[in-house]
Amino acid sequence: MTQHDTTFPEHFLWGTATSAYQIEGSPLADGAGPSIWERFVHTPGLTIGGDTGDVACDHYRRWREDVRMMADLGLRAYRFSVAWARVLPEGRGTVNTKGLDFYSRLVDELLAHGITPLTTLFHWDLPAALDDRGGWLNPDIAHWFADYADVMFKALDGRVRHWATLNEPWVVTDGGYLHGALAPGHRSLYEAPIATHHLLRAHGAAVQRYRSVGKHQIGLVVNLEPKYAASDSAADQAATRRAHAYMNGQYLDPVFLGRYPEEMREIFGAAWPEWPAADHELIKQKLDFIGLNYYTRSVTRDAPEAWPVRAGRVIQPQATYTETSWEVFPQGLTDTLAWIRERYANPPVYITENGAAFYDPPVAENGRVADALRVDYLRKHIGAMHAAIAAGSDVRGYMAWSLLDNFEWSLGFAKRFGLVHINYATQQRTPKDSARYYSRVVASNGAAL
Ligand SMILES: CO[C@H](O)c1c[n+]2c([nH]1)[C@H](O)[C@@H](O)[C@H](O)[C@H]2CO
Repeated sequence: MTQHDTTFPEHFLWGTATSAYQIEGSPLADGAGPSIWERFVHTPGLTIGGDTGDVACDHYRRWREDVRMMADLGLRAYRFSVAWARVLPEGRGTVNTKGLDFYSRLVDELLAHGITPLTTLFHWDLPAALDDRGGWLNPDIAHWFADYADVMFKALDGRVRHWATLNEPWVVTDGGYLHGALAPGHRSLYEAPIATHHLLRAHGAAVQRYRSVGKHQIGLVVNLEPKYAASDSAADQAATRRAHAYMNGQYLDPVFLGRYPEEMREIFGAAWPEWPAADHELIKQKLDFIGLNYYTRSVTRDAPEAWPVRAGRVIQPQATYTETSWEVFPQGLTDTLAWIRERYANPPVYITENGAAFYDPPVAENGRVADALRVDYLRKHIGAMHAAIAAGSDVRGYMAWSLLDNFEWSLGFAKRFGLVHINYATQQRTPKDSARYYSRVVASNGAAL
């Protein structure tokens, strides 16, 4: 590949990503059990506008239409997650065949349209029945998760050839157990490290189970955010080191290196447990790929008030920011891919999420949604990914976040990330300019960047 040639390796996998609770709706249909998000959204005051995923994008009923739309856009892959409580309403025990059948039919429809499925087993919607038993704080969850994964592997492996165990354990722990902004809404310095460790043990147990029953690929999806020190001061440098360990090394180091970053004890103090060696052996299962979710970077300063990492983000006045207040910084994707390449011996990587929420203009009379900022965001980040590949990173695919505008967790429907606009009153789907642009990129394997 020459510097100006932006074509990607042959068989590069171009697609989009979603997650179950954010798009499906019908959370309790056909015997499904409630998840912690079902409980969270129906607790007054926990989501903006009281928004819920009760309907969302109604994908549980419109899935055929959505697959056809992906095919019409020329998309080659689709990353989706399985709602654990649809398949196992109690989180363990009896399988709900109607729930399992939904995903089996979805996979068959994708394959019939030449679209490769990438399946995430857990994208934050833990069965409420398991949370009642302690959820990610109960060590038993490692085998609960492995048993659930086993059901999915036996049902779909072969049709699904790219599995991810967890989506972003950092967000689950930081949002759900440390700061409390996300389900299950805990706020505890002592619970957070325990949740992290049990998430990673569950990941390891599922990968171990896959090696005994699966024949294809399995990985872990992490959100990585490169940290750049705001100054050369010792305080800012130390804060940047802590922030990097907390968000980036805390999950990949145990999986690839068999240990947590030393900064974790500095951050959590007495709340940071020592774990048995056997746990680290379980966590350190060989992976076939890393799923990287990249959105932004952080210029980082010392911030004693920012408990417990004591690191703060410095606003960049000249930069463009998204509707979720994330700086648009494509170079951070190149840098993050280089960090993975160098620290973990260049493992295969799929970009499993990359995208932005911008204020989109309404659907025009001619049916267009002129989301120029999102087109520019995609162009620059796909270019940044190409630069990393040219430098030697083994990137195998790119899933734009997201196929559809959808339920943005505690922010509800206020933030739109989709390449396709959703009119939530009518459920009409309208491909935005970014969808048309991305179709051209996919059709040309990146040449039309
Ligand atoms: C902290 O940003 C994370 O990398 C991140 C961003 N996002 C995510 N993780 C989640 O995987 C999605 O469910 C979100 O909808 C999406 C957009 O917010």
